[in-house]
Amino acid sequence: MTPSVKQVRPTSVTASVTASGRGIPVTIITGFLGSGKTTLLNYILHNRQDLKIAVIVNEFGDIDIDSKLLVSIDENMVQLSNGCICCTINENLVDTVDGLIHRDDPVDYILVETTGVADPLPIMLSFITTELQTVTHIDSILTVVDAESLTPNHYDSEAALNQLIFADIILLNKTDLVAPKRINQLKEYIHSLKPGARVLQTQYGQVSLPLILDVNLNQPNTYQRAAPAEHHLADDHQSHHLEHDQFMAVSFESDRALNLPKFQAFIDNLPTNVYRGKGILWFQGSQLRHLFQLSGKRCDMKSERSHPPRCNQLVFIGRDLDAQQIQSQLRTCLASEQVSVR
Ligand SMILES: Nc1nc2c(ncn2[C@@H]2O[C@H](COP(=O)(O)OP(=O)(O)OP(=O)(O)O)[C@@H](O)[C@H]2O)c(=O)[nH]1
Repeated sequence: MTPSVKQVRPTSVTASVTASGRGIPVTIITGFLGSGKTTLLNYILHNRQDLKIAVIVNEFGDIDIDSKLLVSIDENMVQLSNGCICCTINENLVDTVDGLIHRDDPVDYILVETTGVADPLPIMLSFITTELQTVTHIDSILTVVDAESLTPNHYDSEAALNQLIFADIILLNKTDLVAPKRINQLKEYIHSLKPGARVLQTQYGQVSLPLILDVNLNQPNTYQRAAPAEHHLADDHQSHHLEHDQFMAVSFESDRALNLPKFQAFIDNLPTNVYRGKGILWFQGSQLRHLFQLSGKRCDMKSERSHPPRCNQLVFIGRDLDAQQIQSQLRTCLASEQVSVR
């Protein structure tokens, strides 16, 4: 995973944020794999106005795809070391936030996008049990839910369940894919799990920003009381929860173009324990770069003009994946002739 930081500006929250005197507000955006976190971030970035926002993006997998899929990546991007934000880079998270606060051109607001398999508790504790507690405050934990794929057992993932239990705001996203009756059932279920959470229905993360930013919905005392014991727990939890949930990421990179029919056949035959795929692809005979998204059973590919150097970068996330098999199958999808990179 590669977190990165980006500075941008949204709106009518500006005056209250700068006048609050509570430290810089932080919204922690969680949600299971493919639920729509990056889409929501892009929506926020597109609709930014006067507020200077830093976005810390965290990626599960060796290749940083998410930050490339975010709008207007610029010189304000800062890369952090690899590792799930809730597991191995907590110290880096603290250093990064500290750096953001003390830079010459400080930011007004911080958004942290966690990986789809992150438990939000250790991340919260990083803010409320370290030196960050005096210079930041958690405005809310915002969890994005895929209305189509939420399962009653939360994908057999403790982290996915915690994403809902610790949420102050829940975006019931992808409502375009489900019937109204199902939406009502999901809302009832979510309220039973997390009474009092603000539940908002969205499509492609489109939501009025004042409903989700600078809302001051988080109650840090609840976690602070639990902090000493929980932090202990969290330390143990941090190092093991990925193994417990058995999630793993398989990465693939090549500077050779892919053969589209072969790649399509590969995708059609992916094992069911692959939950998520994303990548930036280059196909033989195409001048475009293709943004590949696989979320559950849904696959999507958007095309756009290519920026040289052309290459393929792919990440698949799932449980008990056979990395060598996936990588070797992908190698067989490469076009047989080396195509020169401009
Ligand atoms: N139909 C539909 N698709 C959506 C919606 N929101 C997001 N998507 C699609 O769902 C896929 C995953 O969206 P992302 O925003 O990348 O999800 P994510 O939560 O960042 O995923 P991770 O990288 O696994 O953490 C993409 O293909 C999006 O275009 C929605 O409301 N409706």
